[in-house]
Amino acid sequence: SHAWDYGSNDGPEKWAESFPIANGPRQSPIDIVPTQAQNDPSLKQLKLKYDPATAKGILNNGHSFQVDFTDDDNSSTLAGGPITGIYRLRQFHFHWGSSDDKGSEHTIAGTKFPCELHLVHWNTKYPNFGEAASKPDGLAVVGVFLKIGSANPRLQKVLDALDDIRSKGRQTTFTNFDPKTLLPASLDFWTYEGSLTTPPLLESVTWIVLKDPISVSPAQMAKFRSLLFTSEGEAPSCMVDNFRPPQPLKGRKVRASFK
Ligand SMILES: CN[C@@H]1CN(c2cccc(OC)c2)S(=O)(=O)c2sc(S(N)(=O)=O)cc21
Ligand SMILES: [Zn+2]
Repeated sequence: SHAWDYGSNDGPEKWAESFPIANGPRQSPIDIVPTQAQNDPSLKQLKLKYDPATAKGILNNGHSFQVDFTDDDNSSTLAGGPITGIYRLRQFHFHWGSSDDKGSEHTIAGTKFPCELHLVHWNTKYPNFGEAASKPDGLAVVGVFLKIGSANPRLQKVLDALDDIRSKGRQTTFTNFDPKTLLPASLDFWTYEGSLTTPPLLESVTWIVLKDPISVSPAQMAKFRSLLFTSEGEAPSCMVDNFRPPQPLKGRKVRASFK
């Protein structure tokens, strides 16, 4: 099977062996260079409508942890911004480092953040997530940087659930949570056409990366790093550095929603 990880043997430098699209024309993440982004006044405002009741569970999938949402109706959706139509929220997850000087997938003019949040949405013009994930306009992921500062109370409910999903395959119920509370005050964003940042690396993602970060404290970062890549009974391996490095732009334009 296509086992992959972030280690030295099956890590990002090796993914192309099982997933040749790793060297494709629209891979993610990328380094965003603000001075080279083009302001596009035609970009609409982002419209995020999330119903806390759609939060379902929280799972350690062995690469990150994700909070899953019921996506059988349009209760939690994304519209506007660079996308046309309505995309449904499927899950959110994070990428982080072993220390505060790295961890994000996107970088801003080479600057790495300690953590990055991804909210994954799929285009309702397709019948389901799996179908959408293979289409060039199938997915839209909102990326939010986390910056070291004061403790972020909005993160606490998620972090408190991590004790129950320490090892790979563990999951627990996670309800009544509004992911909108994890967003910064400003919804200014950069956008470009890219891919999943993990295998299968499908080139189906419209990326919407928010300019402003939210805060996270060092103690809260330690909670992320308390998770394990490994299942119970295996030699424990700390879940850290689960980020793919920036990929070649290959002529793509990054647009900005702001001046
Ligand atoms: C492990 N990969 C994550 C889970 N997913 C997944 C699982 C199975 C199949 C599949 O493609 C058909 C995708 S996902 O689509 O929810 C995403 S999006 C994403 S990121 N970092 O680009 O935002 C990582 C993952
Ligand atoms: Zn991600």
